Amino acid sequence: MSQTLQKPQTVLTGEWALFLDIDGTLLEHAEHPDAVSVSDELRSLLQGLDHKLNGALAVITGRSVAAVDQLFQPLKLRAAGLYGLEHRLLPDDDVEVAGEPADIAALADEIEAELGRGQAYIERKGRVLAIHTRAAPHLLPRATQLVEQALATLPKGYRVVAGNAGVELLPLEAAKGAAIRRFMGIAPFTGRRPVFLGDDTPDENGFEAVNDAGGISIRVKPFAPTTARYGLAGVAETLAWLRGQL
Ligand SMILES: O=P(O)(O)OC[C@H]1O[C@H](O[C@H]2O[C@H](CO)[C@@H](O)[C@H](O)[C@H]2O)[C@H](O)[C@@H](O)[C@@H]1O
Repeated sequence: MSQTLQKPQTVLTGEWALFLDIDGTLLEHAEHPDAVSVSDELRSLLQGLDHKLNGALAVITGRSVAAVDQLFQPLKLRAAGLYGLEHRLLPDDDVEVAGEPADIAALADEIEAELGRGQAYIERKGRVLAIHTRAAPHLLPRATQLVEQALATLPKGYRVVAGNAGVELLPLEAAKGAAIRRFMGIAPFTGRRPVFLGDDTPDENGFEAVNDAGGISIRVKPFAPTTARYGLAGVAETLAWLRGQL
């Protein structure tokens, strides 16, 4: 189902804080998580926005902060990784990690064996497990079934979230909305209005947080029901919109 959402008209000034999802929002999806790359143009766009907003810019992503750094190097950004299990509140700070890492490596191995190595890609992210079925879409129902079954055996609270061409298993406390609220509680974000751009189911929680805070929620590719109030057609339109904010 598609939704017709207006393109946001806002021009970001010092009263705004900008939160950005990465995959599907700033970067087009690729066959494999490691197959994406960041252009110099995107790096300098983010640097320019960060400068304009006096540092009130953070990426809020399902990737780990280490993976974000590797992608954007040498640029370092304020970031929440693993859906908010990790925070780096200043670009050069250490990464704060929430909770003790639970070992779900054994589960990852079992799922990989069941789905067939080389077909689905099992991304091991510490407490978060992503099963990517972009290269083998027929495996998505079985992958989803396997992670849902695992919920019964995992020691702590976990939930299953639909990914983009895949499925992820993550702790209950991992939520983009909470990550955005964390940033909004500190300088230079405090007192500003949040804007969040995302493209996926896990971003919906971020949209709700931003709506509650009187901000602007923008769904990229709004082809599914969404709580976002505005829409942008795809990555190209998103980058053009961001360039227009400089
Ligand atoms: O919150 P995001 O920044 O959107 O990150 C969500 C997940 O993105 C990555 O997976 C997705 O992008 C890959 C590259 O385009 C694609 O191959 C995969 O099918 C997508 O699901 C990343 O690998 C995950 O860890 C993130 O959780």
